[in-house]
Amino acid sequence: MNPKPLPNQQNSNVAVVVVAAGRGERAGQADGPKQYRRIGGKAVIWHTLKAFLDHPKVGPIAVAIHADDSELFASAAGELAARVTTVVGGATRQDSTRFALIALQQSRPQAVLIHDGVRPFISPEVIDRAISGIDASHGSLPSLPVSDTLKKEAFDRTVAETVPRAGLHSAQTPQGFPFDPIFSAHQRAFEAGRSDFTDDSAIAEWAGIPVRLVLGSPDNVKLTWAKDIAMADQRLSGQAISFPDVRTGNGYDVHSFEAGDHVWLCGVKIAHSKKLNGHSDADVGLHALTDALLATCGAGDIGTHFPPSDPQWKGAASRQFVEHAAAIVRSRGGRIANADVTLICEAPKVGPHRAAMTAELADMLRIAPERISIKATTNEKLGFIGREEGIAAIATASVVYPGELPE
Ligand SMILES: Nc1ccn([C@@H]2O[C@H](COP(=O)(O)OP(=O)(O)OP(=O)(O)O)[C@@H](O)[C@H]2O)c(=O)n1
Ligand SMILES: C[C@](O)(CO)[C@H](O)COP(=O)(O)O
Repeated sequence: MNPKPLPNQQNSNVAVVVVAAGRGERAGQADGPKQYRRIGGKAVIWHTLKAFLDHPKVGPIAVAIHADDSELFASAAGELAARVTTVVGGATRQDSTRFALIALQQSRPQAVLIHDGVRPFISPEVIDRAISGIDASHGSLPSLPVSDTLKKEAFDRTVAETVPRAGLHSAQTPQGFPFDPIFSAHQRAFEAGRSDFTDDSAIAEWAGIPVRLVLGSPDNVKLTWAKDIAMADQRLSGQAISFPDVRTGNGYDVHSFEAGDHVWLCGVKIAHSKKLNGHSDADVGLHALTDALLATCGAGDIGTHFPPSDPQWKGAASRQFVEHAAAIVRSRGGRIANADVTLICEAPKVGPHRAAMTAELADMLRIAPERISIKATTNEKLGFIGREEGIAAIATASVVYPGELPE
């Protein structure tokens, strides 16, 4: 009986398995499995299939897809769908590969390339190298020498040892094999109850099929995480990947109490049994925030701009310090992203004034109230704050400056 030809069978003895039946849990599934997400206007799997269908040495292609994904696949592969055979994949990558090999068996290919559907940047050169590494007794493995220093982890998350990286390679796909030996190795692994192989060269190793290392490519990344998909999209859309110049500054201030009947906190006058001692209105929250803003552009601190020795700041409203710092930030092209102030005091209670403080800060910084955070904590009666001798404040501000983060 003549073997039934597969739809895309050409005069090639090199068949291809594309495994695409995974769920992509690490990438997050809110937008569907990662192989169907769009990069550069087409689905990931479309790019992968196109690379193999365009390669002159490639013959029949079997794609393992999930049982639930027939429609997704048809829509993602578009016009390419008719040029490949689909099979229902299994619970593991290993099972999906085996099912696709079973489907290809009828074409009697001499060799097979086994590729992850989620490596869409596979190049003709790597496919060529994978094919050229295969012969009747050897498989081929596109790989890259490991370039990071490798550390083995101890039980307590410390470094147990540094692992010599000489001779270590990271494995890519397509991995190439003579068809019959790898098909039989997969069947034997299944019969032996082995389902723990993460790639096909590991099955070859287990079955005693030698595998040649051939050069992979740094571009041939596996889309594993959501950020891999975003970067793949940017790469294909011709957008430069930008790293915005976001800078964070912090500020700290403390003022002691003296006799009085109110305090100023974050621009709000609050009746209290004492007042804060200071050259200005002693608004400790605004002083900390002024320092945080200045810190985002290395513009010194509040004392640099408003020396306590200068009589013009006697009794001044601290609002103008914040507005001055915000103006410096803006003069350097900065856009304030958010400001966060924590007041540390036993009294007065901050909660009833939080909304008014938020509105004041939003007005001073000219940003939306949801970009302001006012928090308060006591000091658990400890230290000078606990003894109600003063109030401290910590502030953080984030500012986006023009241009990109320098290398
Ligand atoms: N049962 C499975 C599991 C994985 N794969 C495929 O194997 C390739 C590499 O696997 P991986 O990146 O681990 O994909 P997922 O299993 O989908 O990802 P995750 O582990 O994050 O769920 C992918 O193309 C994936 O679709 C498969 O065909 N069948
Ligand atoms: C086959 C593989 O791509 C080789 O690097 C990889 O092992 C498959 O992905 P997984 O993340 O290990 O499931």
